[in-house]
Amino acid sequence: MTETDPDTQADLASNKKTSKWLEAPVLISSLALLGLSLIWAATVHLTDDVLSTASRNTASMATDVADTYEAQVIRALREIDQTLKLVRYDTQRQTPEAAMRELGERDLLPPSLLFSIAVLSPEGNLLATHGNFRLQHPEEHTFFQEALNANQLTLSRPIDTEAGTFLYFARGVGSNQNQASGVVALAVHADYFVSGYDNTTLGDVGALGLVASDNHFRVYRSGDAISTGLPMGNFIGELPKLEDPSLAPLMYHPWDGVERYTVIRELFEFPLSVVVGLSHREQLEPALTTKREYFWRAALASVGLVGVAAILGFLSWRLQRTRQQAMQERVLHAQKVEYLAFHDSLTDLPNRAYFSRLLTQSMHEARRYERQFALLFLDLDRFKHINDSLGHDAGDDLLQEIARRLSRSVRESDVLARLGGDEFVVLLPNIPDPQQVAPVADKILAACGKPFTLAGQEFRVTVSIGITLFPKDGDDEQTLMKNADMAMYHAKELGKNNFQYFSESLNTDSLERLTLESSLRHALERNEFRLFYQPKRSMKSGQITGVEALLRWQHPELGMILPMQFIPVAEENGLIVPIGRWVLRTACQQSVEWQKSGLPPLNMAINLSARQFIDESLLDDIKQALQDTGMSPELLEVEITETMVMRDVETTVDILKELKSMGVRVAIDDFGTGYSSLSTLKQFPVDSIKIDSSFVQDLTRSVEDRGLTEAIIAVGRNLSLNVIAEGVETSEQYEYLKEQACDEFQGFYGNAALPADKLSQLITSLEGNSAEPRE
Ligand SMILES: Nc1nc2c(ncn2[C@@H]2O[C@@H]3COP(=O)(O)O[C@H]4[C@@H](O)[C@H](n5cnc6c(=O)[nH]c(N)nc65)O[C@@H]4COP(=O)(O)O[C@H]3[C@H]2O)c(=O)[nH]1
Repeated sequence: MTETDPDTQADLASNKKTSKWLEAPVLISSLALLGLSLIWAATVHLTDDVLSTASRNTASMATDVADTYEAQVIRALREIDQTLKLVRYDTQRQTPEAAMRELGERDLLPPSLLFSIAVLSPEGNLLATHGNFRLQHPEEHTFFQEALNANQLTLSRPIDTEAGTFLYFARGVGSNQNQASGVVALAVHADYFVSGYDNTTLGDVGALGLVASDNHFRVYRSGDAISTGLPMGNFIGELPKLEDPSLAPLMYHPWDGVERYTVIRELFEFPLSVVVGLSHREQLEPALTTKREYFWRAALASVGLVGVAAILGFLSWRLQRTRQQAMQERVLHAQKVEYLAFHDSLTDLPNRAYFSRLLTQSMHEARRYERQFALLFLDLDRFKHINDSLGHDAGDDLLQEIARRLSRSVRESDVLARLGGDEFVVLLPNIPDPQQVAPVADKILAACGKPFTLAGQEFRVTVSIGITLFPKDGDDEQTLMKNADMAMYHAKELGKNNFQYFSESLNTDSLERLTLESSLRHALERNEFRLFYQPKRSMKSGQITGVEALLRWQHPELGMILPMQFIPVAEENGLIVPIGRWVLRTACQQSVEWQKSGLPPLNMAINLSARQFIDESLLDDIKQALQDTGMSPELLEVEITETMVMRDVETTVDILKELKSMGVRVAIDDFGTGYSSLSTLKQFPVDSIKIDSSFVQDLTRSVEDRGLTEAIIAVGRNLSLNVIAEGVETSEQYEYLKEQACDEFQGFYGNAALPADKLSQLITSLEGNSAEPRE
């Protein structure tokens, strides 16, 4: 039975689904991924935006700077050219010296600190100067020659002098015959053209320069570094044409390895171009810093998000696991509860409730497929004795072993269950022929009959089996079980350790039993009980030493009923206590009467049942009976079975001591059938032990029984007890026991139980005659 309740299963199923798709670990991871994507998408978008804005602004700024620079350069160049033209003009009218002086005096020349002006002869000799104009370099001469022949403003390459690097501007001075009669030249420090470099705008690696048509810088400045004559290569040709002319393209400057937003403007009036460049790295530094900042923030936010997600994920995983564990525990608990509800905890077999279900199910199937099945009702023989004498633990071990043996004796498809106590059932499905059950029952009997070892002792247990067939012996659970039980009882009555099929006649017997039970209740009032007395004889002399009172029920309709037929019923319903009281009193009265009639005093033994022995009024009853009848306590002997004394050793010892203190004798009946050890036996203040008749019966045939009988006699001798053999029927048994020095015997070989009058006759007849038992 491993079914679980539907609610729990549904819970589990839905939990599985939810956990798969919606439970937090997956959900949280997904959300975290989404969050990360959003953070990084936003960051990339923002930084791209910042960078492109910065880039656009820088490009635009480069254009603005270029506009300004271009205007400055053009203004400067125009002024220079204007000055040269003015000097040329005056020189053509008067001597160069006079012209220069006059222009100087009229303050028409530029400041001599920045610009120096000279008029040179066609041979290159200085004719007049303004400022500190000196000829120091051979290249100057070449340049003036070029300028002499050119009819336009001519610009020199940068010329290094002691005073620095200069740029020369020159125009030829025409003569009247249109022949150049000299050159007007202006020298300006190359730095002058890049002095407008503004660090706040251009930064430390911005670029500002003038480039001539030979693709060489006349002057170039980046930060504080100024250079002249730097080659530019084919840079201008590589400049891309942008859609938006107000934006400068980003170009790599090969001359100094810097990437700049670059603007190059060709000056229309002069053979020069201005170059302006704003460093990409430098100008975009704030934007790049912002970008880095954004990335850091995004990274921090990501770490935070991942951290939070990890914590939440972990917590939810824990929660989920706890929930799953709780759920599993619930299921396991439910399964366990269900298992326990339907299984016997000792043997793990299906219990009565589960068997009932299985039986109902088997009945349905058998009806549907028109099949027949068999039900075997098993009960251990003498299990109660084992439980009482060896204790409950040993009893439990025995039941477990029986369950194992039964499991091995039946098929997987058969049903085996324990109904409780020592009752088991086996259901054999689909039995077309009732005779097929017999081999199975035999197998079970053989399996259970093998010796067991319990509490260090080896012994055998037998089983009685009742068999019913469905639908022949009953087509409902109750009838089937009742009939199987009845068949089992029948097997017990027939000597145990066998199996019996149910038959209708058993039903009739059981009805009789019912009648018996109800009439037993009135037997005492109606005075239907009788006592018979069986003599005990001395082994040596054959003389009658005492008698055992044995109960008989004189039923008005059923006739004489033996105690074994009604005492178990009286034990069950408690009537044994008042009946036992009657036996005690009657036996005592009889003993006193016999003595009064002149018979010698005889020991009078009475049997006490288990229920009677533990009854609180026992001692008072005995005292009262002795007192009321006047019987001498020494003549009274109570017989209790070995199993009874072993049940609760302490209480038994107390009761026996009380009896002894009253002077009453005690005998242990059926000795050898229980499991009392010598040491336990020593504790009991008893006078006699009675060897059980079952050992005596087989004395001449069974070596085992002989051994046991001899052992019991030895125990008795050891403890100085009177040993009486019960059920002696033959002279062989008698002779053997006599040989073993058994003290007394009882049995048909001596006398059967007799009514009181017959017994007094017997004793009277024996007086003076031979006391030998009859042959
Ligand atoms: N086969 C055979 N049987 C022999 C022989 N000699 C004696 N018997 C029978 O063996 C039984 C001996 O009594 P028990 O062991 O105390 O066993 C007694 C005793 O345990 C119980 N019983 C008898 N009377 C009373 C009683 O008054 N009170 C109680 N509580 N139990 C009683 O009923 C049992 C049976 O009593 P009974 O039927 O009278 O059976 C008696 C007796 O008739 C023999 O040679 N062969």
